[in-house]
Amino acid sequence: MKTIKVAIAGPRGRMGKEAVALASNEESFELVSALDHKNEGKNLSDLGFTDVDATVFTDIEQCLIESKPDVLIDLTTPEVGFKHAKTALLNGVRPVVGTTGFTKEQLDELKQMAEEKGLGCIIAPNFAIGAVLMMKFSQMAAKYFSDVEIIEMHHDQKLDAPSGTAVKTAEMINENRENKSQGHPNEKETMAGARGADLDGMHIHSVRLPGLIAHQQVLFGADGQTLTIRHDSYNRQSFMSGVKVSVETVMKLDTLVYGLENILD
Ligand SMILES: NC(=O)c1ccc[n+]([C@@H]2O[C@H](COP(=O)([O-])OP(=O)(O)OC[C@H]3O[C@@H](n4cnc5c(N)ncnc54)[C@H](O)[C@@H]3O)[C@@H](O)[C@H]2O)c1
Ligand SMILES: O=C(O)C1=N[C@H](C(=O)O)CCC1
Repeated sequence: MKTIKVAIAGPRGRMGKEAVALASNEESFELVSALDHKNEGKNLSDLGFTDVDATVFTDIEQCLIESKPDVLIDLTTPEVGFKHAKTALLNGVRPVVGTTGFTKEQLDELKQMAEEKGLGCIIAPNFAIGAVLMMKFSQMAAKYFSDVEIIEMHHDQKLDAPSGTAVKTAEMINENRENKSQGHPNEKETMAGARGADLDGMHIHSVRLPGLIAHQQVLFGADGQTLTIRHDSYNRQSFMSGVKVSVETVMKLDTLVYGLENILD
């Protein structure tokens, strides 16, 4: 079986470290390089990664041209991740993006580029299988419950709010939910933000606390009943099976896929 050559952007980050472990331990992957904003020319083995051999680049084009990966896994920040995904596609490399916080316009631009280039690209707001099921179950429930509030809870080092998962959940719910503005028509916030963000009448609340990793609760309400669908990631290992399947699947795609629910059976 041919190995898939992988480069990782953001290797020293919370997710990047797990992805380095995955790519270097998985027999069908070969970790060929890492993309960092410092440590040019070093090896990941110099940076505390035991038994890992991959050159660190700070320039994405040089990284892609010299190390020739098939796939670039991006786990950085919204602005950097977008630039990396674009540059990867321009250089014939398939992006697997876990970085969240992309706008709809950015997703559209990447989709168009992937199609023009005939290259796969996967953008997954959440790689955890349980989170994907939470989103799908919420989408199913929305057919019967049109009143819903999303509460997402993450660690306090997270840059973007609402989370990519919450936005994706709301978009999926919207496909089945009867369009309505929730709450009392005369409802007024006496403190700005009290009702959270509003996506087509649905409300999204973002909690940030040390001690949390990634958690989301989708609350549906109807006369005399509520339904709560909840997922919790207690460590970042929980995302890695989704990263693995994304790297394998992106090699077979010739377009952009947004959300793991579109590639899981
Ligand atoms: N899709 C998922 O399942 C999932 C899961 C967890 C986190 N995330 C997302 O992944 C991203 C990273 O999360 P994290 O918790 O690992 O963050 P983190 O802050 O721990 O790591 C980000 C890393 O990116 C690096 N970086 C910044 N600029 C860079 C550049 N120009 N080139 C290369 N590297 C650069 C930083 O040095 C840092 O090490 C976030 O957008 C987060 O929302 C997604
Ligand atoms: O730790 C984060 O940051 C996470 N972000 C994702 C999101 O924005 O949905 C999901 C998992 C963890």
